[in-house]
Formats: sequence, structure tokens, C-alpha cells
Amino acid sequence: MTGFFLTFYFTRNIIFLTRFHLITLQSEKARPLLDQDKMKQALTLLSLFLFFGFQAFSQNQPTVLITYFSQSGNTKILAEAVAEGAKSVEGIEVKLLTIEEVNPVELLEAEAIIVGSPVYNGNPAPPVLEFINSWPFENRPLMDKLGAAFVTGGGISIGEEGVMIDILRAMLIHGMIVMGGEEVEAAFGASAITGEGPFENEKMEDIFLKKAFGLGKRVAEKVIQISK
Ligand SMILES: Cc1cc2nc3c(=O)[nH]c(=O)nc-3n(C[C@H](O)[C@H](O)[C@H](O)COP(=O)(O)O)c2cc1C
Repeated sequence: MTGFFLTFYFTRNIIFLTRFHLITLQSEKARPLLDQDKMKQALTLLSLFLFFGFQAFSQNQPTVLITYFSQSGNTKILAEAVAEGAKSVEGIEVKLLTIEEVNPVELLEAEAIIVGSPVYNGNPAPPVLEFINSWPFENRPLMDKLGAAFVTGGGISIGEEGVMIDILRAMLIHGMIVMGGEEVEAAFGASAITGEGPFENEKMEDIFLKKAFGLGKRVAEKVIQISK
């Protein structure tokens, strides 16, 4: 939609400026290179070319939607790394939004949806479940979209793998094709431990960011492959 309005805006401005130039030429009694009718025809053709050219360009970029809930910022950091990975693939439009920001059109337009959640009592955080439960089911509009998950949890083995499976399972109900990350250590998606032992740092560990980057990259590459 944004692409459409931008295209419209630019094309309209080009037409306006060219007309203005024509009028100026006439008023200065300068000799135009073409007569006025031919110039109008050329202008119309040029406008159509620009309009459809921009449209084709703006609509051809398949979208990867990365969406997450994060109360204290850890899942947000992981989401940003997933987005960086997806952006590293040429020809992909990446949308990075919190689950509160996503609208239904963005969900339906995306070729791939990557959902991130913190672990809350061994489960996805309630706002993430609420978000997934709001996805449209009738006629299964999410069918065949790619899906993936990422998670942050406070401790080792107290829920992060289970939460990724929960998200992927819900995606499967919608007929989505689910994927893990690039590395075998990210088989169910990307996860990070944020509050135990060596991982209880201010800064998120690079091994977790690498898994997240790899997840975004792999999903984006697959989107390009199946969009051809
Ligand atoms: C209500 C609540 C329940 C939690 N339960 C778990 C849990 O079961 N397992 C776990 O590993 N971490 C648990 N945590 C820790 C969070 O998953 C962890 O701090 C996470 O990185 C927070 O993500 P955020 O910074 O994006 O909000 C819990 C945190 C809260 C607030």
C-alpha cells in the first residue's frame, strides 16, 4: 500500500514538473523539440512507464515479518538479530514489529512470519498466545506461509525449547511450513538464555545473536527460493 502511494506521489510530481517546464518553454517562446501533441503523448507514455515500473518494483519484494513480545528487552534484542539476518538477503522486505503493532493486513501479506516470545512459566508469554489466537482461520489464509520461532528464557532447560515448539505447533495448525535455524543448535529456532550462570550478563551473548541471525537469513533465503 505504501508502495502504491509513493509511486502515485512521484509519478504525479514528475507529470507536474514536466508540464510546468513545457509551459515555461512556451511562455519564453522557445521552440520545443517536439510539437505539443507529440509531447503530450510522450509524457503519457513516460508516466505509465514510471507508474507501472515503480509498482512492479515495490510489489515484487517478498516480505518477512518478524514480530515479538518483550517486556524487559531481551526478546527485542534477539528479534533485531533475526531481522539483520533476513536483511542480509537481497530482494527481501523485512518488517520488524512488536505483536501489538502488527495489523491483520501485514500478517496476511507476509510470505514468512517469525514469532518471538519470552518463556513465562514454561509457556509462551500470554500476549503472544493471544496474538496467535487472533490469527484468521477461516479459509486458512496463512496456509503455506513460512513460519519460525525465537525465544528468550531466564534459565537453561526451563522452557525455551518447549515454547518454540508451542509456536511452531500453532503455525502448523494454520497450515504453515515451519523451519528451524541454520545451525543444528538452532534446530527448533533461535533461543537465548538471559538469566543463569555465564549468560547472566548485561549484553546478550554472541552465540545467541548468531543463531538469531542465521534463523532470519535462512527463512529469507527460502522465501526468495520459493518466490521464483
Ligand atoms: C512471569 C515470568 C515468568 C517467567 N518464567 C520463566 C520460565 O518458566 N522459564 C525461564 O527460562 N524463564 C522464565 N522467565 C524469564 C524470562 O523468560 C526471561 O527473563 C526473558 O528473557 C524475558 O524476556 P524479555 O526481556 O523480552 O521480556 C519468566 C519471566 C517472567 C516475568
